[in-house]
Amino acid sequence: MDTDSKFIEVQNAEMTFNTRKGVFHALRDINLTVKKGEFITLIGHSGCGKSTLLNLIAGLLTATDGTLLCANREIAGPSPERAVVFQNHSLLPWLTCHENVYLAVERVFGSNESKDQLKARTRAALALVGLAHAEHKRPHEISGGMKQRVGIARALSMEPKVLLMDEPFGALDALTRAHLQDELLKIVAKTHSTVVMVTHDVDEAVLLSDRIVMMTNGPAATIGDILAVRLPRPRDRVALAEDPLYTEYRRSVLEFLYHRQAHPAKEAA
Ligand SMILES: Nc1ncnc2c1ncn2[C@@H]1O[C@H](COP(=O)(O)OP(=O)(O)OP(=O)(O)O)[C@@H](O)[C@H]1O
Repeated sequence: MDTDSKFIEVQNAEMTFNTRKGVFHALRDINLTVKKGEFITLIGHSGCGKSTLLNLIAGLLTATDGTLLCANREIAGPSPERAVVFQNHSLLPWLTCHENVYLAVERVFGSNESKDQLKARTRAALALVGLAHAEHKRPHEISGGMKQRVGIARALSMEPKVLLMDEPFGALDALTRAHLQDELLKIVAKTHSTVVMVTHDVDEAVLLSDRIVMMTNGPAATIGDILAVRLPRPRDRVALAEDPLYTEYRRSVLEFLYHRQAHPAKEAA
């Protein structure tokens, strides 16, 4: 079987939640194939089920129906091979940046490698996100953007097959966000990681993605359309701002979100 072109496979996935008001049908009929090394973003209005889909791929949730595979194996629970970066960095506040990353490295490689090797991996991951100088700092001593970079370093340090990101830059100011997007582009160019990322941000989606998965509104949300972004890499945000193809991709996503999936007024508030 061709594992690289069908690296992640979501087949006929359904997700319902049991709530106090009854059964809530969150996702229906989700079919998605992600190639190895592909950068996919999930975009859609608030509450449409982006995080739910990401959590299904992470193995943090189990689909009520359908099949999810990663490298031909059923996704049966969370695994370091599918590392997740959340919006809130989720670092342990009493540990230094080095120690936070080391914990993850030890979990994955601890049984086969020496402490020196584990430390070297930790330092390499921090260097990859430009934080070698901050390894002895604790989370409260560094900025929000730096914390997010430690979260990314921690995820990458596990050498995951897939990097799953749930609005990783959502809590950051616009400039820090732009800077981290550029860094992520460089890191992914180096690591050839397969990435699935949830975003609300149309520019972020076009800048980063190979394909943008656009979701319909919930309940019972599904994939409404998939846009292939054929902009050459490396991508430069300043040059792209004047690129007619970039503008056209941006317009397509906006058209999907605000015309085809115009949100009910009550939820737009
Ligand atoms: N554990 C749960 N129990 C009940 N309903 C849930 C649960 N998790 C999510 N939902 C519902 O499923 C729908 C999809 O939620 P989800 O968080 O995946 O959306 P989202 O697109 O990521 O939203 P946002 O962009 O606001 O983060 C929402 O209506 C949400 O209320």
